[in-house]
Amino acid sequence: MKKEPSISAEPRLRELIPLLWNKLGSSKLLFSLAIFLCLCQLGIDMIIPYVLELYFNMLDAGDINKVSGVIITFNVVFLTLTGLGLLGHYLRQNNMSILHRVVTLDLADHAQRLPLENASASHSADLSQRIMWDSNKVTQLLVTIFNHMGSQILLLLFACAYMLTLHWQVAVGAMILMPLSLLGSHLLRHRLARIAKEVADQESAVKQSQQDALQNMDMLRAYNARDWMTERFVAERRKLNALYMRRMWWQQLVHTLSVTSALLIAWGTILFVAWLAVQNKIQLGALMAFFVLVWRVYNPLLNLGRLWGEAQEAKGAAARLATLWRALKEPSDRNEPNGIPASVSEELHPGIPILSWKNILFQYEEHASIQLTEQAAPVSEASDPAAAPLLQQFDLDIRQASFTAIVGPSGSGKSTVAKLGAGLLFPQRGIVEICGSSSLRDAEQARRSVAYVPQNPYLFAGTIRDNLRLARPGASDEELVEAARAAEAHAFIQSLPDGYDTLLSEHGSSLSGGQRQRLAIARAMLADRPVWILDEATSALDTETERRVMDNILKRAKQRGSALLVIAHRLSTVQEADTIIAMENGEIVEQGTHGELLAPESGVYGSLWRQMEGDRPEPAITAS
Ligand SMILES: Nc1ncnc2c1ncn2[C@@H]1O[C@H](COP(=O)(O)OP(=O)(O)OP(=O)(O)O)[C@@H](O)[C@H]1O
Repeated sequence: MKKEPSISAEPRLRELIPLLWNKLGSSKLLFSLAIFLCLCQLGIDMIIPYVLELYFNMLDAGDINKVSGVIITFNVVFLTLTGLGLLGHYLRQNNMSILHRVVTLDLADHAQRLPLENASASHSADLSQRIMWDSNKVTQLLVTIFNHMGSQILLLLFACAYMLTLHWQVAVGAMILMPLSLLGSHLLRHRLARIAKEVADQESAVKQSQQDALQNMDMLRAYNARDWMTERFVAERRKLNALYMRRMWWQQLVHTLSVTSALLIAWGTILFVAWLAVQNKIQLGALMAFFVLVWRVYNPLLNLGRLWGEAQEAKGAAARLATLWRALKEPSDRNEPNGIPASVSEELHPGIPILSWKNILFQYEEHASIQLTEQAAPVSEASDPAAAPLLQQFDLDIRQASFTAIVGPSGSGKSTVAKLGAGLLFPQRGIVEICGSSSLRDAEQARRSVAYVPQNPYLFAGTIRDNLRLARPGASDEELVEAARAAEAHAFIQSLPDGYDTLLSEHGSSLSGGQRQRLAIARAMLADRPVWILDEATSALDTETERRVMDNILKRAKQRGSALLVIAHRLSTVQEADTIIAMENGEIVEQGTHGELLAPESGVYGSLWRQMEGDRPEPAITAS
């Protein structure tokens, strides 16, 4: 699996700024123009002391006639700059929205391409916090640096230059002392970034517990566990409040340091300039200009300290984004710059298996998550039996137009084999070939040949029609109905008030488990792919409906020459399979037809069958 581009785990500003700048794409020019126009406010701030100096010097010299001209010119310039500034703010905000959208889509796409094992080990609320909120904080960094800090630095420079023209000794003295006001935020920058990350992590933990409570209301009520959930939530929330307080104290410390040093510089300058005026060493106009300019120096110094602190805090959110950006993606040719897309062999040689697991070694990562993906150690054939991989040297071939079933006790690895075959999990060693295409080469490409139906299929909030079309957006209404009929779903869909346009709630919770499963099967029918993998896909159906659905699936698979792999709880469902595979502890222990496997007295399949039939109960072995 390929690693994403170079961004360090704790990104620095000099890394983040070019990264965000590049993501602006063709909007770079417009963003630069926006920042330039936002500087109009700076023009207004600088014109005021100049006009004051001019005005007072004219009054001092008794030049009353020229005063009205100066005032009119000032008003025209003021209004023009204000208008241009407004336009700049609009453009800047617009570009920031575009940048945020680009970054959000990029992160969402990355999250979609995470290996399933890692993605499902991370809480969805945490991923969504990174994608939506942390990205917002990070994209605002461009505005903080270029616009806010940029304008404050320019204001400071102009004010200093102006002061130099008025009295260079005073200006130089003030400039020497200025860095003092940034000292606090600079010295505390690492702590600010660390606290910001802790706050974002904890905000995510609070959201996770909130989401768990909202998504599992039935369980919480059924077990009167609302207090248990509330306690968990309150504990997380307390931690967050404590962090907010800690952040506030550090921010306050930075602010106090900036304010004190900036005030000392400002008042020191005022007092010194007043003394110069009393000594008649500067003119009245220069004195007035100085009084205004001192605040043009004070405010930027104060703001720069605060903004520098904010930029450090954005680094905390950036560290969380970097974790996602750096996480390994599923194998894909598109991840390789010069990758040649792996093609699905449309005309597979009849002798070649359509789906094969070759010498597979597979183990679930112990602490799979996006954080740990990079450090994950490769699985070895460990000598410690407790750490032994789930699948070792697993081999299986499935031929075109065949019906294969996998049975075995719970936890024997059936679903893992199915997910490997569907290109959803990836072996640490060996190859899974789907229609001649390796899932390790390009998972998405390999998956195009598989229609996979899990036991608990997900239905999206939306209409039934949309949920079915997800498998084939271009399918006609007739094809939709045909697939629904084959999945025994048409009748119940029609009985709903809006038929195929009925709106489903989140997770499809307004339907029964069996109805959800039939919609998932209809979806797979519509996808109509060369390989079908059904992982206990009919477990919630009554025996009669299950029989009819399986008959329809078999008929369709035969017509199209598709291979069918079925994992079933009820062995009667797979009785007619060409090959039945019995698994135990990640190994194939038996393989044959129903008749062949039933014969041995002590066989796994025979035991399961007899247990199901009620001939000879064997509590030691339970069918999944
Ligand atoms: N996402 C996962 N992370 C870690 N371990 C897992 C994960 N999924 C499954 N396992 C473990 O892998 C082993 C095999 O699980 P698998 O779901 O493949 O078994 P199964 O035969 O399909 O079981 P069942 O019939 O109960 O569905 C089990 O010990 C299970 O705990």
